[in-house]
Amino acid sequence: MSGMLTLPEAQAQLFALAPKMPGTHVETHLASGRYLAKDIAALRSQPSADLSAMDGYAISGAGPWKLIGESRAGAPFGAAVKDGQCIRISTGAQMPEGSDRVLIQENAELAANFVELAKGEVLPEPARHVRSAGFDFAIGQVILTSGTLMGPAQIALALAAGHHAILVHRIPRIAVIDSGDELVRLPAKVEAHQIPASNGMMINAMLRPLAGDAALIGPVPDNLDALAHGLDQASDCDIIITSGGASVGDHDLVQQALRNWGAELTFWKVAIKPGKPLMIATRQHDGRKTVILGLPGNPVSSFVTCFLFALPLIRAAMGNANPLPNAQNIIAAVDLPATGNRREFLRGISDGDTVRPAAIQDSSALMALAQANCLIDRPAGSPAIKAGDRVAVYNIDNGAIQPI
Ligand SMILES: Nc1nc2c(c(=O)[nH]1)N[C@H]1C(S)=C(S)[C@@H](COP(=O)(O)OP(=O)(O)OC[C@H]3O[C@@H](n4cnc5c(N)ncnc54)[C@H](O)[C@@H]3O)O[C@H]1N2
Ligand code: MOO
Repeated sequence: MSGMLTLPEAQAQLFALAPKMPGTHVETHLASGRYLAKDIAALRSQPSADLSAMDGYAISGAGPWKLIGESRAGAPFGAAVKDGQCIRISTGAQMPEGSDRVLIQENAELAANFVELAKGEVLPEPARHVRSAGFDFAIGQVILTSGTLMGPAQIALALAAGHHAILVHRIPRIAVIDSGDELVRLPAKVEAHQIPASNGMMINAMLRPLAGDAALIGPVPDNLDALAHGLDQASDCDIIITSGGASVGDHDLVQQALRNWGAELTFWKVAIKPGKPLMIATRQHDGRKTVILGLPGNPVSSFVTCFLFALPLIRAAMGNANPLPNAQNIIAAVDLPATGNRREFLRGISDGDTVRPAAIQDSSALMALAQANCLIDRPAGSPAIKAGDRVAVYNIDNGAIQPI
């Protein structure tokens, strides 16, 4: 494959460089999308006492039962219930001492301050409708392990376990640099020989739900001084993503600019289509390690390499142990041609059961990319396949942000 790494080889080399972000405390309710930097143990038990799971009566003995009080959620009865007695109890309220079961109100008759079983009902068995103390989690128990992605349920669990703040990995500082003489920042002010710089904003939109906004630098013209200046502006970043200038043309200067800047090239060129001229480099400077991803400038190549490299790198840096996106196998709606020596990621349109490739597969075609909702993964050297065969696809209709 003439100097090209395979995709798994290239991803493995990149992950070996992933700058693992240190832990930082955040308020638990703000931790959505962050990965835990250490295990969390419960500071309290849930429930902290035996609670009723239903509205009814906490009873003692065989009945009928004299109604002697009430336990509401947040306002326990505060005394013992003796044989032949009961109290009114609500869902989530503390069970009183002396009662181990709840008779739900639908199965009870209340008359003259006495409760009895409704016609045809039998005495509830012990522990019926009672949530015992600590059954969800007990004090000291590890409830969430390091590396867990915090979502709504995990936030609720950590709060319920008594944690106002939790330790998560810091978000990496990221800069995105557009490079190319033809690029213009303001889309309305474009001459015939120019194009709007759309890649940087696209990449930012892809990584934003993971890591917030990146610093957007450029567009930087195709000369080494301008590139050096652009890189200097990003020198406090953990990750720098460039787009454009990655290939072999006379004006493709990113690789040289990186060397001049003191970065060391890890690899250049991956056997994927689109995205072949991807380069990865690192720079150690002032005690800081920066990983640089040089994405190819064709917009679809930038998108695909951001999806396959930049987003997984960011997830890994933030503490995700499985940072790669997940594929699913679905049925090809049409025949697909054989592939060459590069693994192909076709822009696909899927209805969930079947998938067809977008009509235009050129790596500059933004219309086709915007119409696609998945990437069809066709391994290098695959024979042609028939409609009805299965293919692996990666969902991108959520902006390619989360592994699915
Ligand atoms: N002789 C060869 N030529 C090319 C090869 C090759 O192997 N031999 N590889 C091709 C492949 S594959 C790709 S992909 C491109 C990538 O080239 P670059 O990374 O150097 O990208 P540029 O030349 O700078 O730009 C390509 C294309 O994309 C547009 N572009 C660039 N940046 C942006 C941006 N920020 N926003 C929107 N559009 C952007 C640019 O105007 C060009 O049209 O090289 C092939 N050539
Ligand atoms: O690899 Mo390029 O990204 O085919 O267009």
